[in-house]
Amino acid sequence: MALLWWRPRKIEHHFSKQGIRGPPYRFFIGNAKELVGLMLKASSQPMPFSHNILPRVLSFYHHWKKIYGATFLVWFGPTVRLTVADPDLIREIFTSKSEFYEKNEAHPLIRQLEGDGLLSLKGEKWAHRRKIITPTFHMENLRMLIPVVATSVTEMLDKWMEMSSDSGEVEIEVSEWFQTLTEDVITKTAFGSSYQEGKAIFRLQAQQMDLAAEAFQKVFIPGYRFFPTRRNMNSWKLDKEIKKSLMKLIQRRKENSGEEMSGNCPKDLLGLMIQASMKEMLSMIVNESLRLYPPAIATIRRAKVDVELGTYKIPRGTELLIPILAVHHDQAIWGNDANDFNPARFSEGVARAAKHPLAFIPFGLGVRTCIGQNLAILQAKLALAITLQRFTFQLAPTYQHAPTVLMLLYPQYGAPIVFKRLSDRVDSQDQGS
Ligand code: HEM
Repeated sequence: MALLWWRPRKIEHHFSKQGIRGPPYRFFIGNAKELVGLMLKASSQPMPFSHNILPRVLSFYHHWKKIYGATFLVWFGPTVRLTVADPDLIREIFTSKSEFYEKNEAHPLIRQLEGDGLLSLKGEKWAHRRKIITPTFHMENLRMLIPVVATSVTEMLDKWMEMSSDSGEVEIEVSEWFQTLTEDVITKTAFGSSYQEGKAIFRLQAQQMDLAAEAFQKVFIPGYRFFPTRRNMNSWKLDKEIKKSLMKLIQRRKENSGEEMSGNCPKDLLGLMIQASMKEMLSMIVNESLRLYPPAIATIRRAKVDVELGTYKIPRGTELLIPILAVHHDQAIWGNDANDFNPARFSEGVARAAKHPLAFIPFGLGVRTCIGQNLAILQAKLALAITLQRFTFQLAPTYQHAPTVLMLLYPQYGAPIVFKRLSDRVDSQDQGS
């Protein structure tokens, strides 16, 4: 009772003395009813075609910010979260005072998907694992991966060329293809020559993802994942299979540790990447896309001790919600054109794109910043560059603009795009020149 009633009251009082308010706590459910209502309303229909996606994707933040200001308290059940969208405060949380904060326990479904992975580890276990994995993603190693990634992209585009061979154009639901491409690239990065087995593991994980997504839609009951329901039993079986296959692969990698990853991409594609101006432009386009549509729309940290954040006094155990998407769309930081797609804003580099040097944080910040960042950017740039060599493209008439979030940002009704072959290139290729 004390936990569910008096403690929330005390916390509300503690913050209101500091000028921080929020929607009032309700016994046990906190603000869950309003949160779900706002989310359901926002996702009930597609939105007009605009990059102003905050009201749809983070509807609760957009709604309560108007009433209580950008820094407010919101209750996820009896758990309180303080929203923090000020880049100076974000810098404190992730860099200058990061030792006072820890990663939030992942949602049980995410833990199940990820296993004992880097994302949800803490303390020494995390530091040890991160140290082992980091070299894989160093720029020198990634440079060696360019032909590997380019081959995956080229194989995908070859299939699109085939699909468009009759009429010269084809409509493609790109989100599924790019999901497969990413799996392909990560499998090659992580598993090298044991590629086929790596693919099989991804298939098993995809099934897990489906089960998790299904469960996510339902009300989350603590302890539910331990019940021997049909879905849980399926999920446990899959989990066992994934672990067994991974162990086999890791063992094999240990045995063949000298083995090189192979890639046989045409050399002229590398030339494309080397053209400095093209590279600059691609970086700007990828950055602007990640600004407007950051796949991780928010992240959470928990105060390990009583801590000062700017002038605020934060009691131990308080969770801080950093709405990455809201920071990226903030007009006070990015100017009046914050909701426009304008890659040129990155022309003088990331640090100068906005009024604050840390306003662009699609990969997080500080020690727990994304380990796959360089690989992700490399893949996006290569995919774009090679696609532009072969096709022009535009949204399909059937596209419905409905960005939404289930763990990550994704298009609710898919992303159908019409690709038109560049006839010059097709002709010259057909003639073998
Ligand atoms: C566009 C693509 C990607 C985006 C936007 C992204 C975003 C992020 C963000 C925001 C974090 C920090 C989360 C936090 O601080 O709470 C993170 C962490 C992480 N990401 Fe990514 N990521 C991407 C691609 C990848 C890829 C391709 C990999 C693996 C190959 C990867 C592996 C990881 C790992 C392991 C962590 C945890 C690092 C740690 O806690 O030490 N990510 N990512």
